[in-house]
Amino acid sequence: MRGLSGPRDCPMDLTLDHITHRYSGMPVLQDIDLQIPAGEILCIVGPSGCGKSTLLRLIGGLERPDEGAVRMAGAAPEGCLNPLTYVFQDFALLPWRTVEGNISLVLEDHGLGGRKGEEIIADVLARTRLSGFRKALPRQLSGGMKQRVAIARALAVNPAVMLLDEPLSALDAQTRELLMDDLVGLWTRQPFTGVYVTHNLAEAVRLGHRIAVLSRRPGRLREVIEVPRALEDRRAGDPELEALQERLWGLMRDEAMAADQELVDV
Ligand SMILES: Nc1ncnc2c1ncn2[C@@H]1O[C@H](COP(=O)(O)OP(=O)(O)OP(=O)(O)O)[C@@H](O)[C@H]1O
Repeated sequence: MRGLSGPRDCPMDLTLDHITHRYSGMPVLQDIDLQIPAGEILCIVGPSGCGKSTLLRLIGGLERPDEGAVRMAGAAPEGCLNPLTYVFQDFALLPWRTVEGNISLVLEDHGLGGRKGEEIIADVLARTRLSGFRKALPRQLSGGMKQRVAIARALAVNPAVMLLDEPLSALDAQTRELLMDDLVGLWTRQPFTGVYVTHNLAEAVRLGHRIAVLSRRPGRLREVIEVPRALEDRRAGDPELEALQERLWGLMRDEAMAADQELVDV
């Protein structure tokens, strides 16, 4: 069976080398320098408009940074169809395709149909606990299930790095908890490298091995905080994680308020 069984099997390190980016001359990101070792989830937090999604697009190659570079070093995992793949807030599923049809789409792009494609689909559906729903259409699924389909689709290409842009923001609090458990379970069974953008500090302390805090626009790297507990040992309400969340909010509060005011003033 293809797949990752440990960090050594997803050997691509990601380096953000002094990235600076502007839109119409306006600086959005300033000199972002970060290392994301294979098998680690890095969460990115920061005030609204500080450039988190832009940074993810630069990492994914959807845009090129004005200065600096994104580098990936090492070999892609076995069976990797795309080194980088996205999971978006709005799921981005094709409504007329079934669950398996949405997943097979990314495989068809690589000419992978037939038995091999079937194997991959069965594997990712099992990993995301969706095996019983392969013939369902997106409209028949809850928000949480739709996002699990999107995660299954991302896993199907066996990426070296998963880029997650506010993947749980459209979901209610209880579903978010369940999906966080799912993501931790997925990572624990087969570690993946992830860059996870979120507004939600509870998600960051639950899912990040490290958390990068960006300043208000132009986003600069203010601090990178290590979360000192194994992912699988983290629980909602853990006092240590709550204290870390407070610390993060302390770092961001004034700038978040200023960013909020700035948006109102536009
Ligand atoms: N394609 C674009 N063209 C021009 N300006 C853009 C473009 N994309 C983003 N911006 C601007 O760049 C800044 C950073 O946007 P970005 O969406 O990356 O921030 P963010 O931190 O993800 O925001 P939020 O937390 O609100 O989702 C914002 O001021 C935004 O309006």
